Amino acid sequence: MSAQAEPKQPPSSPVETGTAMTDLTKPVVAADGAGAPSAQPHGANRVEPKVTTTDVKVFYGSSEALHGIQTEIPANQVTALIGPSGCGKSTFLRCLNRMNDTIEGARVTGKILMDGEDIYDKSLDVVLLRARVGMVFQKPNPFPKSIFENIAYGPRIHGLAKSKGELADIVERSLKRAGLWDEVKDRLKEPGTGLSGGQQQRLCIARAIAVSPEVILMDEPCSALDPIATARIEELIDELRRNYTIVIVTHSMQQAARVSQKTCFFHLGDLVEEGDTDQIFTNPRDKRTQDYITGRFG
Ligand SMILES: Nc1ncnc2c1ncn2[C@@H]1O[C@H](COP(=O)(O)OP(=O)(O)OP(=O)(O)O)[C@@H](O)[C@H]1O
Repeated sequence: MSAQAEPKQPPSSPVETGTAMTDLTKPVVAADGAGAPSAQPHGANRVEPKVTTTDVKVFYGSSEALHGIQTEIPANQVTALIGPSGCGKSTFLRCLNRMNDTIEGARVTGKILMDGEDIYDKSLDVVLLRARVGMVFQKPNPFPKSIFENIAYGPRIHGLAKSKGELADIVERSLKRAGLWDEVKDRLKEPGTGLSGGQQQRLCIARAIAVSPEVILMDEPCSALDPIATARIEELIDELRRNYTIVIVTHSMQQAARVSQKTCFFHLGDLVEEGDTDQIFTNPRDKRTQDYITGRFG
C-alpha cells in the first residue's frame, strides 16, 4: 500500500489547455520539476517498473484485440496510452486491474506482474486488486449517495477505518488530495450527483484514492469536461503521481504531452512504439507514430 503523505500544493505554473500542435514538445513543467519528462525506459536512469507486462494478448471470442503487449509501467510516473480508435488502449488498461474478467467472452493470456507479483494468479483476491489498482472512467459516475458516502463506501467495505472519526479523516484526506475539499466541506451530506461535471470527476478520483491504491487507471477522464475542468484534472494528475502510479488513456495528444512522462502508441492491437513522452512527440522512430501525432490518421 502506498504511504499516506500530506496533500501536495498545486504546481506553481497553471496547466494550459488547447496547446497548439507545435507546443506538443513542451509538457508543462512546474517550478519544482514536477511534470518534467523523466521516464527513460532504455536509459541509464531507468525508473523502477511498477507493472511489467509480457506477451499480453486479449481475445474477445475468437477475435484477437491485443497481439502480445510487452511493456513496463514506471512507478510514480504518468504513462499515457495513445492511438487511433479501436487500437486497444482501453482493452490494455482493463488488463491492469482485471476488469476484462467482467466482460463475457474476453480472455487474457500472457503475464502481468505488479511489484513482481502475478496479478492473474488464481490465489489473488480480485476485489483487493481493484482497490490496489483504482479506476476512473470517461464519464464521472458518482454513486447516488451523499458526497461523504461516495468516499466512505470503499474504506468501509475494505475495513480501513476502525472508528467513525477515522473514516471521517479518510474522507477529508481523500477530498483534499483530489483538490475538492474546500468546495464541498460544507455540503458533505448533499448528493454527489449534484456537483458539476469536473467536481464529480474529482469526487471519483477521491473515491479511488480513499482505498489507498498504488496505481490509478484513467480512461479518458477529461473527455466529458470543459477546458477549465480539464485543466484542473490535469493539474491534479501531476500532483497525484508523487504518491501513485498513473496510467491514462487519452485521445488528446496535447494532454498526453502535458501530463505524462512516458507514452505508449498503440495501433491495431500492437504496441508500436513507447518511450519518454518528449521523445515520442519530438522524435518518433516509427512512421505510424509520426503519422498519428502529426494528425495524418486517427
Ligand atoms: N466488449 C467487447 N467485445 C468485443 N469486442 C470488443 C469489446 N471491447 C472492445 N472490443 C474490440 O477490441 C478492439 C479494441 O477496442 P478498445 O476499446 O480497447 O480500443 P480503444 O483504443 O480503447 O478505442 P477507443 O479509443 O475508440 O475507445 C476493437 O476492435 C473493439 O471493437
